[in-house]
Amino acid sequence: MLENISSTKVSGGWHKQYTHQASSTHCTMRFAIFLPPGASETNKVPVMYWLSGLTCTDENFMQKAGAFKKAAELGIAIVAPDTSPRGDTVPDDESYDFGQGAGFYVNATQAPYNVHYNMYDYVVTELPALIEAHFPVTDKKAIAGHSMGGHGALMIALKNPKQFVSASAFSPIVNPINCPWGEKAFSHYLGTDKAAWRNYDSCELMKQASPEDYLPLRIDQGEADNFLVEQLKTENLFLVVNEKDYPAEINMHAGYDHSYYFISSFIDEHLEFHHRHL
Ligand SMILES: CC(=O)Oc1ccc2c(C)cc(=O)oc2c1
Repeated sequence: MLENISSTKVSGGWHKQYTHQASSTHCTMRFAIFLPPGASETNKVPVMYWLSGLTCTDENFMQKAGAFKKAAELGIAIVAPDTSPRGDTVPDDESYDFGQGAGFYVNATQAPYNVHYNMYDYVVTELPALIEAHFPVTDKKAIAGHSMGGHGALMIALKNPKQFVSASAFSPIVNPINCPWGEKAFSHYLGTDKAAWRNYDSCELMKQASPEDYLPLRIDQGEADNFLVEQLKTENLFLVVNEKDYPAEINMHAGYDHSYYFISSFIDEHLEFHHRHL
């Protein structure tokens, strides 16, 4: 059962927030949706799913990205889920890069995380089914995200190339099995067997992709991003893209950092990229 908790008119459309009891994460989840002007049962619109990064909720992108005007113009709905299960019964951690706010979009296999931390199933299956049942949207979907959410968007698109028409990412963690954020989260959520980690790693998934499963990707990365070298490792994906001749555009930007100032500078281009495929 969906509970509407806010409705705000913006750019001629509507920004709304909802909570619902999720069966994949066994807790109350919150998401936000932007519906462009004119979206109705007789004029259904495609959806861009947005996955946010560490510490974020459904609110960061909606409040800071400045995406509504372009999404309204192009007739694209945007759905932004939370970044993890939440609540008093959900295991947490004091650090910013693990636990609540840091679900890494995987299905955890390790206790105590495996009850609630099933963000992969939530984003790939449960949320789209809910959105398509309750809102005036088509089943055409693109997926995008930032940092941990960029990892989520690329990884989910590479694993589900028929479900999404295109994927894009700002400052994504492209090779989580080889960076401190990913190693920490994956060892707790997935255990010590690194074979399980590879199933959620964009570089590894792209290496295994067949040309018939290729989908258009766009990545934007700031060169002044403090996390680029140690955590994001864009270069590792660039090597696989070239090796596989994968249709991925990787744009490096002098001077930009890891923040929403960067995202807001290029979000219109990402929406136009998805619009060409939706
Ligand atoms: C709103 C905002 O600034 O979000 C934000 C800040 C930092 C990070 C980092 C360091 C990693 C990440 O995955 O997401 C993220 C999001």
